[in-house]
Amino acid sequence: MNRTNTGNTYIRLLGYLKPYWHKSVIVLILSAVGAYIAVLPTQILGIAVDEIKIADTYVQTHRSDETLRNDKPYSHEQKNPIPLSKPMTAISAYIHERWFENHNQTLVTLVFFAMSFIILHTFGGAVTLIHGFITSELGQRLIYDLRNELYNHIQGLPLSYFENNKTGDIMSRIMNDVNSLEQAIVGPVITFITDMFKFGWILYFCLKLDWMLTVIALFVCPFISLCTYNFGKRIRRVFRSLRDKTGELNALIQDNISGIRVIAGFAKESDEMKRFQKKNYENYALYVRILKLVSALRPVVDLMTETGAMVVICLGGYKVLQGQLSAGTFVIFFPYLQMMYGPITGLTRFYNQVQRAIASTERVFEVLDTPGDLKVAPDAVDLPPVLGVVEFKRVHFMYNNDMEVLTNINIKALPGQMIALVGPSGSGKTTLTKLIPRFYDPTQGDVFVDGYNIKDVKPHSLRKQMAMVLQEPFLFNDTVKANIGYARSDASDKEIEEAARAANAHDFIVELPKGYDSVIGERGVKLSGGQKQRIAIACAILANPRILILDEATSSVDTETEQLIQHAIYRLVKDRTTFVIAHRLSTILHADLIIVLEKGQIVEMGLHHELLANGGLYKKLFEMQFDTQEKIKPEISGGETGKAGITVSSEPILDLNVSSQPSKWS
Ligand SMILES: Nc1ncnc2c1ncn2[C@@H]1O[C@H](COP(=O)(O)OP(=O)(O)OP(=O)(O)O)[C@@H](O)[C@H]1O
Repeated sequence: MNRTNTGNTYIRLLGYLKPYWHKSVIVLILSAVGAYIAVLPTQILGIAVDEIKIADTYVQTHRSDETLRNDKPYSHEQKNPIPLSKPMTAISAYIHERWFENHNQTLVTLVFFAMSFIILHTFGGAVTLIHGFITSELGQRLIYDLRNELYNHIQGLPLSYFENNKTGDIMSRIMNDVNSLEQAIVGPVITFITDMFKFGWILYFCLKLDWMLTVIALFVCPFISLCTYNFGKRIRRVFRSLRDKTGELNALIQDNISGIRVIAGFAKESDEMKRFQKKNYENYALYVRILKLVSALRPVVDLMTETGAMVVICLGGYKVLQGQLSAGTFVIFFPYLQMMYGPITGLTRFYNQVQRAIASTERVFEVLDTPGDLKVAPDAVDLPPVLGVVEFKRVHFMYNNDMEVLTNINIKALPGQMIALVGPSGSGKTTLTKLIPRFYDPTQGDVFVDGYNIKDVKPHSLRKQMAMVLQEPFLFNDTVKANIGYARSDASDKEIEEAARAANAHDFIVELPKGYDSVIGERGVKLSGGQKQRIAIACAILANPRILILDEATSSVDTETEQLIQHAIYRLVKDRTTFVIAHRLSTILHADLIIVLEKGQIVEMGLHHELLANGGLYKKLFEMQFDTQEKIKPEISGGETGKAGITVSSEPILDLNVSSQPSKWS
């Protein structure tokens, strides 16, 4: 985004008020009315001064109480009378004649003015109140809409976005930046509009009273604007850096809190504290810079407005002495000028707040302008219920146009088949499976499901027909029931329990403090690795997909748990087309097809015994696992199995573990 394009960013932001244009119009009308009411009391003050002055002069010349009581000693024949004086004096004269004829007219007039003062303030207060309610609601609405749009957009962003951006920073954009739009845009805009109305009314009245004095008083305005503009530019630049730094700080906090066990485990608390302090200091330093800029601006602007006021006092006073201006006009002219400078200095404040908000808005729009997930053809169709044929045709793939991670992949899986992906670490097994639900598109070639090119179908209809069980299942901080039922929100309790039974999870679930209603903590922290895996398997069983992607867990579990998981997996994969990323070759001996990958290329393909007979990479990997197993067995178990909580499987696996974990529920 072009960062200098403040206007466009601002107009785009104001576009969010479009659906609420009727409320916006009401706000505008109320602003105009409120501003008008706000400038009237000053005029009443001026008229009162003139009234007293005239009455005083009259008393000085006539010295007669009787005359004072009954005569009408007023003269309002000024060249430029105070605009409100005519209607006000007319009304007060009417009140005097009608109801208080025996009372002093000046006193009646003053009491009437005082009452008007209170009525105007009360009425103005009511307008401000309604105005405030509507604007607050509008502001919150803008936040609500923008945050919804942002979150919705983020959900559709490509995986690469989340791989290249920090979670804490993304969260900071959704929460802090969107929030600051309300604080720095909606409020200031409304204040600005009201100020502008006020400015307009006062300018109108002042020009009517004495145009020359008004023009002279306004000579400082261009200087104020210029000064404000220059400071604003600098403030905005620093604010943008501050927002970015706040995002980084958030990301650091998020990362450290998630990895708190690793930090504690490696005793890195003081190093992390130093890292945190450094980032925190950067935030602090930027904030101080902003405060300095804002503080420096204020006195400069004040000096200019005071200069204007000084000129008005001298020139206005001179005019009063010359009889060109009434004392009442001089009295209201001065506060009016102050009120006129108010919106101009308010403009400074407004400008600064807007600069701040623009920095946040840019960060929000940056996310909104990131192109969405996948290019979905306008004529994309819903994928009908599939049998489960998955075919890769001449597929090549690279992340970030960097280096090819998959080269010329050709595979065909028939319904119900189990395809095992084998190969050294980094050979491209996981990447290959990511292309089936279209998390990424191949850079060349195509993937087909039941003959449909997956680029031609709606991603949602494709993904609905598959499930993934990951190496480290991600569970939500919710109940066991909600986690199993995540794939199917319409699942009944009975179906959830059946799925849990099929996944060999039911027995441990009922032993939890609240059974299926137990909350399992963030990422399922209150469950053991084996338990989490079985919850994930239950979820996949409940989803009942035709196509399954299984990233076999590498984390160690005890023999008994492993048996439970294996049985659950057998039930899960039955009759489904399954791609299994195999880390333990023992588990895929009966796969329908074993694909051996090396540096992104298929180097071997076939059944277990065929590949062993080939004597290629598969055989090497198989023997390596078996050999390692044989070697480490006596080393850690002292020649015995199951000693001191360490169990070794009779299968040729690499994983060994401490058998039972302490309860995390206590
Ligand atoms: N999001 C990513 N962005 C850039 N490169 C990636 C990304 N994910 C994986 N890679 C690279 O792609 C290559 C293949 O990775 P992949 O995860 O598919 O391997 P794997 O065979 O599943 O490995 P493992 O058995 O260790 O899980 C690796 O070189 C890896 O560094």
